[in-house]
Amino acid sequence: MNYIKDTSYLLRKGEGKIKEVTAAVILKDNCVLIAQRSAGDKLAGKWEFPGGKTEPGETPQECLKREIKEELEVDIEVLNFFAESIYTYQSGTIKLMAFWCKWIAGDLTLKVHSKIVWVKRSELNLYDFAPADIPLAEKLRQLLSLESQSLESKILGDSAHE
Ligand SMILES: Nc1nc2c([nH]c(=O)n2[C@H]2C[C@H](O)[C@@H](COP(=O)(O)OP(=O)(O)OP(=O)(O)O)O2)c(=O)[nH]1
Repeated sequence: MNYIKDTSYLLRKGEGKIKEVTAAVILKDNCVLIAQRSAGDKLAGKWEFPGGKTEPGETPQECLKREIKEELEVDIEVLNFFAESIYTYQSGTIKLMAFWCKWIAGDLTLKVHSKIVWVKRSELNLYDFAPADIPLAEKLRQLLSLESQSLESKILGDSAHE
């Protein structure tokens, strides 16, 4: 049997392509914003960092601004890259790219998620994160525990407390 021929149709259909997904790490008072995926969605009930898939021609930063506006009706500034996680679900592989983000304007409004919460570092391990998010949540938990100075001030600058 020709195995190369057998698998090539996956690539032709685009199913072998890694999907790029962005995620926002938004801090407030040393808590991070996380969101729960709604019933009926893929990964329903799992917690994630809000964001979504990049569209053709879009940078991850542009994607994140658009997704956060669509999902939560807030404007954000996308700051530095935080971390990435590559995970293969049954539906395909995603590259989840997380960025530090700063909330600029707007009131949080749930458009696609069932719940959002601001979580303290010590509580991050109590949430059932989507598998791709687990290393990101763990990295964040460790980072927040190492910081003696407010991480928020470091990431966002002094404007965080203006
Ligand atoms: N936005 C976001 N998506 C995540 C995270 N972790 C994680 O595994 N994902 C997955 C869930 C989805 O399969 C995909 C993001 O897709 P999406 O939010 O733009 O839209 P969707 O549910 O319609 O995606 P899909 O069914 O087409 O795969 O990445 C995360 O922290 N944030």
